[in-house]
Amino acid sequence: MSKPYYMIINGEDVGKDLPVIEVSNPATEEIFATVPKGGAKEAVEAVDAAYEAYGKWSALSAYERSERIQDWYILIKEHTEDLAKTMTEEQGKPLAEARGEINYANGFISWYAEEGKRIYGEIIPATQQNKRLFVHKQPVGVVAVITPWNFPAAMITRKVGPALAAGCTVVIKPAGQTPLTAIKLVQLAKEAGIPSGVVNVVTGDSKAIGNAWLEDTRVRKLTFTGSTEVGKLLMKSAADTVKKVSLELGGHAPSIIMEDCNLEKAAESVLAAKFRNAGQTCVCINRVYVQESIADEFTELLLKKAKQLKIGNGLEEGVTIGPLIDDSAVRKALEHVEDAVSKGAEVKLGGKRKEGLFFEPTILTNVTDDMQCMQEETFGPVIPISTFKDEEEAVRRANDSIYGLAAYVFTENISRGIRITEKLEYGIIGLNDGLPSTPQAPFGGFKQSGLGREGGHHGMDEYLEIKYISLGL
Ligand SMILES: NC(=O)C1=CN([C@@H]2O[C@H](COP(=O)(O)OP(=O)(O)OC[C@H]3O[C@@H](n4cnc5c(N)ncnc54)[C@H](O)[C@@H]3O)[C@@H](O)[C@H]2O)C=CC1
Ligand SMILES: O=C(O)[C@H](O)CS(=O)(=O)O
Repeated sequence: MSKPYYMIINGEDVGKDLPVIEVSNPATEEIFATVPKGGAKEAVEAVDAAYEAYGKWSALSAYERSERIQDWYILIKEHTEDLAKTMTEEQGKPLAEARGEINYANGFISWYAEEGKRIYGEIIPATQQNKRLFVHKQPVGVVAVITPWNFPAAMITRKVGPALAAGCTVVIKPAGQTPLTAIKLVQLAKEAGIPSGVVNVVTGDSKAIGNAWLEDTRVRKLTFTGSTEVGKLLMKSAADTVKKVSLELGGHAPSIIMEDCNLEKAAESVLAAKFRNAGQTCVCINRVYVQESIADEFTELLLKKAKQLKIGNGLEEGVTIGPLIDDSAVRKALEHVEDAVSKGAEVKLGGKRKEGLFFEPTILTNVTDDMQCMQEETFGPVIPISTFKDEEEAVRRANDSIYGLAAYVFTENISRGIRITEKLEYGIIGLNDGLPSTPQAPFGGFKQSGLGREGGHHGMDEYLEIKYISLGL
């Protein structure tokens, strides 16, 4: 029996009379919930609500907004178990990872509840004695939020946290595969006393909803996380009304393993960075470059650790690798493995589709740069390992990508580590660290991995306009 969920617009459950979209559990492929198939009409109603709520919400002091946002933080914390279970059911990640994501997501809420109090202006010395020059930062207005399925909570709070703290109001369109976590988060915002219309969530036809928001001049900002392909489409549409945009797009992270690394730490970090969310993260390692002299030793150590991974339904205790999100994701991972093998790669572990949407944790060696997995984002549990001679070759090959989101370097020589990180064309770098993402630091990419930053004080600027006031005395 599928449980019905509804959109939340202006504090009300909306969509009971609409056709539904089914939500399935990727571990069992069973349909367990439905959401309304909303479209342009509901998208505009959400903007109506957000636009109407903007005046009062932006007029509150940062301290008054912070109290409401902190109440939201407390409710999310209290509901961690329910939110995590829902996330595992709709997205597939193991329960322990889902709990971790809820805590990570809530970290943006608490961090920005405080950061809103530090939106400082400036007084600039004037050239004339009879003038005073002021710089004032104000909220950008109504923000459209469009998010992917791989982090159903964090990708929302990483945007909505700073937006609300700045005084903006939001309309959210979560991914069709994972709408329930978003609906539950917005329900908790309502229970936290965040006024009706400040946070709205619409489910349904992505294109119709996105187009309605992009055409609406009342929407002053689009923040999007997802594929580079869709990001480019939305960026082009946003140009028609000159909306501010923040884009967190695809990645293709290289990892450089130098011979002077701490081998145990490097192998453990590569494993964590690759197999988190079954490799379905934009910052996961997509290419491993290991120095020739330690390649065999590193590969053996990685194999030993990877064999400990337990694949299964994320609700089961001890499972560390859940299913992929859908059949096309499994087919893409298989295609990358088959292409690599056809070009000379060796399968040291896994390499095959299991029942349903499960794919074996896979390690490939003897990999060359002409293979698909070394060019395209796999977005699955596949580690291709290629060897290099020296630092210059490793950096050159690591930078040879249209993407520039995350990169990883492992060396115990700090001068070498700093030298390499400064040459890498990536927005996020883990130096002896496989899990750099955190609410207090700026997250974002170079090149076709996106525009803007999320997290840290940089993430607040994305939701502010700068106003210059010249006062004649
Ligand atoms: N840089 C980053 O932080 C992240 C990047 N990604 C990238 O996103 C991809 C996986 O996530 P997906 O959800 O499959 O990406 P996607 O780009 O297909 O969808 C992302 C969101 O955009 C919506 N959407 C799709 N087409 C649209 C349109 N024409 N108009 C309006 N909305 C539209 C979807 O419904 C979903 O809510 C991978 O390429 C991954 O690398 C995913 C998460 C984080
Ligand atoms: O969508 C993603 O892949 C996330 O941005 C990765 S992280 O922020 O959880 O590291």
